[in-house]
Amino acid sequence: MSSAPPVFISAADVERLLPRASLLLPGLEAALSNFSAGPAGGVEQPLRAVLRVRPYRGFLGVMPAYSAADDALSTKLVTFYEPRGDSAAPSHQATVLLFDPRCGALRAVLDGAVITAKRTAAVSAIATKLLMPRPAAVLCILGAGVQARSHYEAFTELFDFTEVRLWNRTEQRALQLASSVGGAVRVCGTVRDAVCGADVIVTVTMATAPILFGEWVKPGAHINGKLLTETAPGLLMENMRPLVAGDAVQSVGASRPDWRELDDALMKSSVLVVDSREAALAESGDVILSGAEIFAELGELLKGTKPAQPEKTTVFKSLGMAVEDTVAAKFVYDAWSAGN
Ligand SMILES: NC(=O)C1=CN([C@@H]2O[C@H](COP(=O)(O)OP(=O)(O)OC[C@H]3O[C@@H](n4cnc5c(N)ncnc54)[C@H](OP(=O)(O)O)[C@@H]3O)[C@@H](O)[C@H]2O)C=CC1
Ligand SMILES: O=C([O-])C1=[NH+]CCC1
Repeated sequence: MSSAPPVFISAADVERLLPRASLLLPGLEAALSNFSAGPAGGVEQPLRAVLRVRPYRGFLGVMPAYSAADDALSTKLVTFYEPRGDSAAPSHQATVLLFDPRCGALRAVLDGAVITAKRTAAVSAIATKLLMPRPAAVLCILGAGVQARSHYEAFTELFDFTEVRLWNRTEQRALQLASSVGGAVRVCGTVRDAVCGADVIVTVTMATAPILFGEWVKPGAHINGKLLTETAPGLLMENMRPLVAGDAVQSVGASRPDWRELDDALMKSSVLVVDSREAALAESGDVILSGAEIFAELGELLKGTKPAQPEKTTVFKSLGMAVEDTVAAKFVYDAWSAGN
């Protein structure tokens, strides 16, 4: 085994070697399944350590994982800071260290920002594929930052939505994102307008209190596009509040135990799928504070040990898993090695 020094793979090179999130789908689907298979799946991934940088309202996450199926060992270091008007730095910054699992030697240091953006969108797409209603016409994205862009790119590549809506706290940023993506996007002035009748809703904000409310869904009902078109308009107006939330909600933000994106009503009335039960019960304010029952891990749906139930209103609560970074870093490193 050589003791060659580690290579550095910059953000630009990661972008070049991993141009589309969809390239990660096979590797991520396998890793999610293996993770949810327990020890037999060969994924070693402790709950991430999150260190608080209290004076600056920031956090440092340490995310190690080993995947036997990929024979890949990595750790990501990710900082995420609550928005502050006086800082031009990105809210999330990350580096992935990739090791040779056979001897522990450091092989590569990779910029982690692009990896984080793309692997997160790819995992949301995997969940959406399983959980969205059929047909699904309207995609709604709440947020206009890095993850909003990567989710827009992945979802419009992978699905056939006829309409994309975007809402952001600062409307100007939503307009900027909409005008830069090259496809038709309708910027909405309120969350209510944006989610009304949407089939898939992606929440990608740094909100710490709920922005999406279950009161916008007919109480006790599983409402989806199919039901809407099959229901007489009069009945619809009579029986439900005027708004219909999407059937498949991808909640990507709110990764602290006291942060929220979704309210209790939505959490409790939906079929709740998470990436990791252990992480959701330790880190997700939406899960912990609502007391909502977790139905399944995404890996269990992929393995078929739990049914996906796309006919119901579903929430996929994504917190981000280290093994996703392992898969993505290995993909990028292998592509780099093949070309160098
Ligand atoms: N599950 C996972 O695997 C991962 C999850 N994440 C999470 O995804 C979320 C988005 O990350 P990213 O796109 O990188 O962040 P950005 O900083 O790029 O974007 C943040 C977005 O959140 C909005 N926002 C900030 N505060 C609030 C608030 N109080 N209410 C409503 N909207 C708000 C911002 O709006 P404005 O323009 O008005 O400031 C902006 O649209 C974060 O919560 C992050 O932690 C990130 C990586 C991985
Ligand atoms: O998985 C990840 O990288 C993160 N999840 C929340 C903040 C960063």
